[in-house]
Amino acid sequence: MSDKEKQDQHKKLYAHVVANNVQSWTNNFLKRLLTNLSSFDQSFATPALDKTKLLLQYRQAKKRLFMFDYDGTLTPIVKDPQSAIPSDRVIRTLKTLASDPTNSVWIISGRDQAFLEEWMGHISELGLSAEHGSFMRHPNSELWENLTETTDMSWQQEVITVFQYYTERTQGSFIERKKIALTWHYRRADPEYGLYQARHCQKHLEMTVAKKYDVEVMTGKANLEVRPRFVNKGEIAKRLVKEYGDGPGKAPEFVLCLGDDFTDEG
Ligand SMILES: O=P(O)(O)OC[C@H]1O[C@H](O[C@H]2O[C@H](CO)[C@@H](O)[C@H](O)[C@H]2O)[C@H](O)[C@@H](O)[C@@H]1O
Repeated sequence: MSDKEKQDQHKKLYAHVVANNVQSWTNNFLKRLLTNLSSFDQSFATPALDKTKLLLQYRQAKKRLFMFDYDGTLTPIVKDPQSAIPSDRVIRTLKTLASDPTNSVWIISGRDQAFLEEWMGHISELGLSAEHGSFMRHPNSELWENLTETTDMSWQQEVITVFQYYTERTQGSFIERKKIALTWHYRRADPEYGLYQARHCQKHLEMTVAKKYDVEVMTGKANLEVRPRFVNKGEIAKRLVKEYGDGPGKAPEFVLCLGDDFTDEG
């Protein structure tokens, strides 16, 4: 970084520090502390999966549907999104699972088509859904269905402008442009300042772009993502349950969904 860039960054950070007095910094700190403490309440924690029961039900079922999230579920969370690649063990397990004709295995991810194709595309029996439900590729097919084909995308430029504003003011943050969904990452920024900026950015988007267009601003793992509201992982899950079900209103005998994020709750 050049001296000029260092000076500019320092100016911005200094302006942020002096923008509040001691009382307001203390209040913010206490508020965050109390929020964190209350989030340790385990009363809503997801119960551990009963593996024996799972195996029994798996063996008894004649038709099974699996829906897996990618980041944080099939790969651990890492600093650089491009480095989140599946291990050999994960690939082997997915291959084995998907090669059983009684199983339908889908990866439903926020990732774009190119990334999913690169790391999962060679397992032809897998179904893929990219960009939070914007695209679908069925097992044994190379064709992607675009579920947003007729949607107005003018919101994207407005989101990019807002994301750029925060990127310039948040050292280490960057924008990931996908075909439909847009993501602002702050994992490489100072954690507290990144979160602080993300909250402001989210409010900014909700007060502007999200009022004008039917889009949703989602908070992910050290990121903010924007996509059309009508495409989401839940809608894909509903479609698949219907598609692989045993007739009208009847889900497959065995359905297993695995995810690690709010966006996976659909
Ligand atoms: O729906 P997912 O498959 O879970 O994808 C959600 C987003 O994941 C990626 O970002 C997250 O993972 C990165 C790699 O571990 C991490 O660096 C980043 O902080 C996380 O937010 C991905 O880059 C996004 O496009 C996905 O939407």
